[in-house]
Amino acid sequence: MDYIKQRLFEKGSLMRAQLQDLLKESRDLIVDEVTIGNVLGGMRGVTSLLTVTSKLDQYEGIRYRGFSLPELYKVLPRYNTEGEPLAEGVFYLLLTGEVPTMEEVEYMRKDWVQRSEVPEHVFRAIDALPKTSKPMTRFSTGILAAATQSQFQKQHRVGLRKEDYWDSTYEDVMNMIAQLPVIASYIYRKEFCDGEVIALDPNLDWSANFAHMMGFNSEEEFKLFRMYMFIHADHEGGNVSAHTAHLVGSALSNPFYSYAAGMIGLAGPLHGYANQEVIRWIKSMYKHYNRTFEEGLSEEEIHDFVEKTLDDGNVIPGYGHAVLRATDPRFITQKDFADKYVQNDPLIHTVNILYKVVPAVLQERGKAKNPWPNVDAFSGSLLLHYGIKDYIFYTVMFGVSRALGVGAQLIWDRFLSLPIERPNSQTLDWFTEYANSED
Ligand SMILES: CC(=O)SCCNC(=O)CCNC(=O)[C@H](O)C(C)(C)COP(=O)(O)OP(=O)(O)OC[C@H]1O[C@@H](n2cnc3c(N)ncnc32)[C@H](O)[C@@H]1OP(=O)(O)O
Ligand SMILES: O=C([O-])CC(=O)C(=O)O
Repeated sequence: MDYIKQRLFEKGSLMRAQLQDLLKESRDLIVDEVTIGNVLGGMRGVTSLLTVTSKLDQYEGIRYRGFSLPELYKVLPRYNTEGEPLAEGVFYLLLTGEVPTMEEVEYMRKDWVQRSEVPEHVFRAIDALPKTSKPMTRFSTGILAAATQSQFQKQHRVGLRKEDYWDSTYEDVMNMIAQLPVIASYIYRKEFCDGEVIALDPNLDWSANFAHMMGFNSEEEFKLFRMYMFIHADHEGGNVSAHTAHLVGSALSNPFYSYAAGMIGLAGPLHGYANQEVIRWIKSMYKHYNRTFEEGLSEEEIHDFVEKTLDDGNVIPGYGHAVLRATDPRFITQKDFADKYVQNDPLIHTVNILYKVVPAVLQERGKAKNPWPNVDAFSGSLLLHYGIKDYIFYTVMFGVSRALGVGAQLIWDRFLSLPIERPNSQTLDWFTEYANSED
């Protein structure tokens, strides 16, 4: 058994026992109430999932295994004090709950390099799609096509024992994560560049390799990709992409299927697609005023366009959140990055003005429970600054990162033998009759 699997096995055995004890001692303990408002309101706020990798606090934001983003900057391995946390370390932490050493990060890095060869038919499946296919269609198709290599699926069919499911799930998740930057950059190079594929560099870390294969090779671009992959990796279990992957995985669908399903959820405009929507919307604002980014817009003009967007019945992309009730720390991390590395970018300037204007307008309207920006409000402007102009690709980049959290959780789902997820549903008449009977 390899080193990381050994660590996982030791931890996992303890957690299995913890879960068994909990079920034995406290199975019937009530953890939450469910109201009609909860059921008809997307189950928001109802504690009903087990996620080991991370926890979201509504004011402080995400914590990976208990560590906030600023704390992670202090503890996770980086190449130097000015550097960004490495994705290999982020995954190691999410998976094992332990902060890795640089040696452990290097072990993971080399392992992923070795696992990075993508079966040729994956590229053919992507190529077979019509020109009109969107990047997220290509990406999820690529992931599904990659499922032919699933070891979990093969072993399950020959009668694997339940307590051993995690092992082949681990192999699948590791292979999938290793191959995702290759698949995603293939889509990027084919669709938005000259079509020349750039080979993986076995000396680079996972995030920098993604940048490299997309065609970005400066140290600063590597830093951008490391930061981006670090902050988008996980957001506890209830968000649409993570929850979908967990749900599909609960039917014992293989990790490629489960994660691909999660990606289809990420592609929705209320979730990860909002990172594209932000740029599309800002561009539409400049078009509305017939102005270029360089010419800029005044705070008042931006304010008026925000009001107009709301009057037209649309949401302000990048603002609001189902759980957060404060500025997303992932927004702050990106703003800090821009403050440090980017001077005088007119689009980033616009994003900063929006941060001044939008929360007050949303507060005044009184509808959105959270008027503050989320991660998507900033990301596109940074990517655009560094030359990734085709914003319809941004959700794919988000998706590559999200594999770290979703993948780690899928391994835990199998380790803990979490059962098929299958809540009850009722008809509208049932709810009405139930409500009337309570009057
Ligand atoms: C990585 C991520 O997924 S982060 C989220 C990315 N998505 C976006 O940025 C899209 C814009 N934001 C939104 O649509 C929402 O804030 C969501 C989807 C993120 C959260 O939705 P909810 O939990 O339903 O928010 P909330 O309970 O505050 O909604 C109450 C009302 O305020 C509205 N509202 C919420 N956010 C916004 C916003 N940014 N602009 C305008 N109205 C908003 C809702 O549409 C809802 O209106 P309704 O009663 O007419 O349906
Ligand atoms: O938590 C959520 O619902 C959405 C979100 O920010 C994420 O998944 O990163």
